[in-house]
Amino acid sequence: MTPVVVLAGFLGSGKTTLLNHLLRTSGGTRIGVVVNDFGRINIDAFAVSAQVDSMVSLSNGCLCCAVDGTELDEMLAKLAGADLDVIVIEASGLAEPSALVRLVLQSPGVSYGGLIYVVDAVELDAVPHLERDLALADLVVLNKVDRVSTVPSLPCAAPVVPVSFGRIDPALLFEVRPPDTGPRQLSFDDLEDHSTHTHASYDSVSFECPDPFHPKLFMDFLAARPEGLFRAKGFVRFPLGTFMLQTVGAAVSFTPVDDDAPTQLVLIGAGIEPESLTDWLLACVADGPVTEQDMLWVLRYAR
Ligand SMILES: Nc1nc2c(ncn2[C@@H]2O[C@H](COP(=O)(O)OP(=O)(O)OP(=O)(O)O)[C@@H](O)[C@H]2O)c(=O)[nH]1
Repeated sequence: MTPVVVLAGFLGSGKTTLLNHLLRTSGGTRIGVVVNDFGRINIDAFAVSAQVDSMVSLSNGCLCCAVDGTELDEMLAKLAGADLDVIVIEASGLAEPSALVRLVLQSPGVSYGGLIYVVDAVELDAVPHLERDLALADLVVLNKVDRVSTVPSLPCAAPVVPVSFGRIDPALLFEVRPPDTGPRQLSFDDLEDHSTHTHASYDSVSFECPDPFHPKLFMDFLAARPEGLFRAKGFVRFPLGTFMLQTVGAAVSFTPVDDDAPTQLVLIGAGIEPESLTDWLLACVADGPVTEQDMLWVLRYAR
């Protein structure tokens, strides 16, 4: 039976970055991927799809909300029939790891391969139920240590690997849990959802617009974005180029992309007002000429 590894972690902790690292560095290992995006636009699936031959993505919200997991079963069955060495499910940043693990344990035709839990070393305090999720993990990846001067210690029994940009040794995926130990010792009671669902209070806004933004107007939006808006990702089109945008907490980065894609953004946060954010974004459309000087507003965050 094909082992299924669940890759979880809070919004923006670095799951997609880690998954892409694994796909790039695991040599001949045949990896199947299921990406669960939160929000209507498949930004994560887009970021991963260039690296794999075939993948399945779910963009209808959070995988753990699937009532009986039928959809996941079908997807796993499809991948399990494809002669793969391992299947990795990248959970949305708001998925409940316990619910996902339960779905995998109940899925016929595959075996549970463990929970890799990614934590952002800078944003530890933002993670709801951190200790509870850490308790389920087989391997904890403490990511973004390049952004802290002291590596924080985590309250958990599982091994913790401090890394930058998700650069773990892919061999860990297979050695995380020897066949007769680890998560199989979990009881279903451990996996019961003892609290309210993490993302009950989170909203997501999916925004698409063909007209280019004015860099200054959009940077003003980012500077004044509501505190609850923890995560934004996607593509932003300016008259002088399109960029992939990533914001996690206070961190902002833009990466130039080759194609001239329209603006496509997913914004996720607590206590945000989808309608007013959408209006605000629409007001960022450039209504006059944009100069190279204007682009400097964006380029200072480019990498
Ligand atoms: N400085 C730094 N940035 C990182 C590191 N790992 C990831 N990032 C950046 O953090 C942002 C979010 O990374 P993702 O891999 O998209 O995070 P994610 O967990 O998949 O995000 P969601 O799916 O939205 O929950 C991106 O801008 C990454 O480039 C790291 O180790 N150091």
